[in-house]
Amino acid sequence: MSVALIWLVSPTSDLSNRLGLFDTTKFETLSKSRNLLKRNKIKKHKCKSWYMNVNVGRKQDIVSRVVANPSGELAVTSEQLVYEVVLKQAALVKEQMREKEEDVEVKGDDIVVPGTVGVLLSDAYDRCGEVCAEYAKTFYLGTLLMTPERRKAIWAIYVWCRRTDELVDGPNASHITPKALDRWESRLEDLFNGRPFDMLDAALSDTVYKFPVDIQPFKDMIEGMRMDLRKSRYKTFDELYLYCYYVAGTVGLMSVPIMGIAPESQATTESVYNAALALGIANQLTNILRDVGEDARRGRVYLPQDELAQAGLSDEDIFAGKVTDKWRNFMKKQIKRARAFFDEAQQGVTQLSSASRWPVWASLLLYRQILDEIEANDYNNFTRRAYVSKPKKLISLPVAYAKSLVPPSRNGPLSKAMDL
Ligand SMILES: CC(C)=CCC/C(C)=C/CC/C(C)=C/CC/C(C)=C/[C@@H]1[C@@H](COP(=O)(O)OP(=O)(O)O)[C@]1(C)CC/C=C(\C)CC/C=C(\C)CCC=C(C)C
Ligand SMILES: [Mn+2]
Repeated sequence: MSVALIWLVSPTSDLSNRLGLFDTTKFETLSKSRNLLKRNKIKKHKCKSWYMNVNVGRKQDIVSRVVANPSGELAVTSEQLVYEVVLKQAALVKEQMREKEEDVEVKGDDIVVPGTVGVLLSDAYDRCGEVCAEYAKTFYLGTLLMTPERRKAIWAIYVWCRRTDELVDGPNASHITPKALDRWESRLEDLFNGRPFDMLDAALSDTVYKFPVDIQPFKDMIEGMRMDLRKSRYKTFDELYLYCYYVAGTVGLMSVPIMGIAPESQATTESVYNAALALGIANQLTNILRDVGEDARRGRVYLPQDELAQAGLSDEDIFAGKVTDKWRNFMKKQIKRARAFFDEAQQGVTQLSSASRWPVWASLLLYRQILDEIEANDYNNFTRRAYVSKPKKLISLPVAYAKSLVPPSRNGPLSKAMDL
């Protein structure tokens, strides 16, 4: 019986079970062994191959960030590597939009999901909406403002991301091996090829058929989960940046094709994708800064080791959990960096289609305020969890709404004219 059907009749309220993840150990037994040591793409990418793809606007900026690795070879930084993905995604979206315009076959939601007995696609989307409503209430409310097609697509993506994260963070996490993630990845490929495994996959399969969504960011998110399994320290911000891209920047890249860019926007597609990437990075950095104590109790330190050392701090200080002046100063710098990513993201939100702007502004403002709360807690993120109170959340919603009414400006910072 498919996971979907077990999931449908399951009386349990446990998130992993409800997300259909309780059988992931079977992926491990089913999957063939694969070479798992194909990582650290940075070393494989030489300056030249990357450099040739870069647009003129950012060339100067990026060249200054080319670094030499210990063997003296010029290697690109994570930021440059990820920017390649951004450029590819932006190019793909333009191409796929054109293809879809020529060959649009609109499918209804009343079709039966292949491999199931009578499960309709509309049921699959409804289920995604329910999961979303239960685990991300405010965000769910925001999606109700979007057009029905877009809202359902975002729910389907949300559910896939939640399930992916749950593999390594959920109650069955101790059973998850790189092989299980390989199985999850081949299941992803299947759904992109129109062969979904269960009803939640079926919703995403339909979404990626209807919208110009590429598989790469989804694969990269799984790569982030692999990274989480094998790594608990990050030597530099460059290493941390790559992790943040994998687990969160990818969400931005997955979402833009659904959210849509405003027809009146003068911004380049790349710049909008870049802003979406920045929002994911900002959110993840904020997540990390909020959860320092919690992560340390799991033996994990998602902070650049070199920056800790420069501040006169070490892992031991984090495990001891004492708020000292050294810690406060270190935190101030980390918060400043996260805010810079939020600033970069803000420029892009206005370029999105009008109905998509409100939920994005709302999530940006809410997440950004977590940084203010860390400050308000006098940087004690060891034993106090920074959270945004209900009244503050409520105030943010009309603020976000007001911001969402601002149309893309003709001569904004992301304007096409800047690329000439
Ligand atoms: C131009 C422009 C600015 C466009 C907007 C693009 C956009 C919608 C970006 C969204 C960015 C976003 C919400 C990123 C999520 C970042 C995040 C918090 C990732 C978490 C990863 C794992 O971290 P960790 O395990 O440390 O965290 P927990 O303790 O488990 O919380 C994630 C949990 C990965 C899984 C991500 C999700 C479940 C969120 C998926 C969200 C969407 C698909 C919807 C995004 C849409 C809106 C409107 C926000
Ligand atoms: Mn998680």
